[in-house]
Amino acid sequence: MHWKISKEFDFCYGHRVWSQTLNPEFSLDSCLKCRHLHGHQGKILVYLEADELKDGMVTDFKHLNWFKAFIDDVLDHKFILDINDPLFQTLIPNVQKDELIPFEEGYSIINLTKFSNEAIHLKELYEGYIIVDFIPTSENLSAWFLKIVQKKMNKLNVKVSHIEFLETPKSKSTFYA
Ligand SMILES: Nc1nc2c(c(=O)[nH]1)N=C([C@H](O)[C@H](O)COP(=O)(O)OP(=O)(O)OP(=O)(O)O)CN2
Repeated sequence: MHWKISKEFDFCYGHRVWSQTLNPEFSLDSCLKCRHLHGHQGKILVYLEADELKDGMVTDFKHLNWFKAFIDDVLDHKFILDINDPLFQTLIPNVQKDELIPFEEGYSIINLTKFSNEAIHLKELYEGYIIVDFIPTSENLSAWFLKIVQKKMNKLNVKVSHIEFLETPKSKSTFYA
């Protein structure tokens, strides 16, 4: 027997896909609009699976509350920026890449202490960035989320089967474990 449960999360974020290229025969235009700074209301679906139940459950839906907190605290209303984006230094002047504060989930934030005497607006601008080491496409984001969720759910012996990530209501990527 096999069960699968899923839970949905959503968050607002900004990004730019600096690598976008298009074949106009298929895209019908050559406008690389995903290279613009733009935002989405992203939706994540986490799928957990098991061949047997514990207390009648794959695991309690509430065992994903930590992921909701992660999304709300770390990603919601942030701009996800690739550390290799050619505009990195333009978008974040006065910040050296080796000064970033790294986190075990695979992202970094800007160390704001050196801006403590600057105007509050500058601090607010810089605290709005989440820096990652990948181009923030839908595909890369779904793979990143699976890695984060699987690492944590290993502690409960719960397997993540796949992650779906909807960048828009019509555009979705799926990453399988
Ligand atoms: N395979 C991928 N293709 C594209 C990605 C991506 O992450 N993976 N990302 C983008 C852009 O970020 C864009 O914002 C979303 O693109 P799209 O689905 O084309 O969104 P639209 O709302 O413009 O779609 P419509 O069909 O015009 O409604 C682009 N491609």
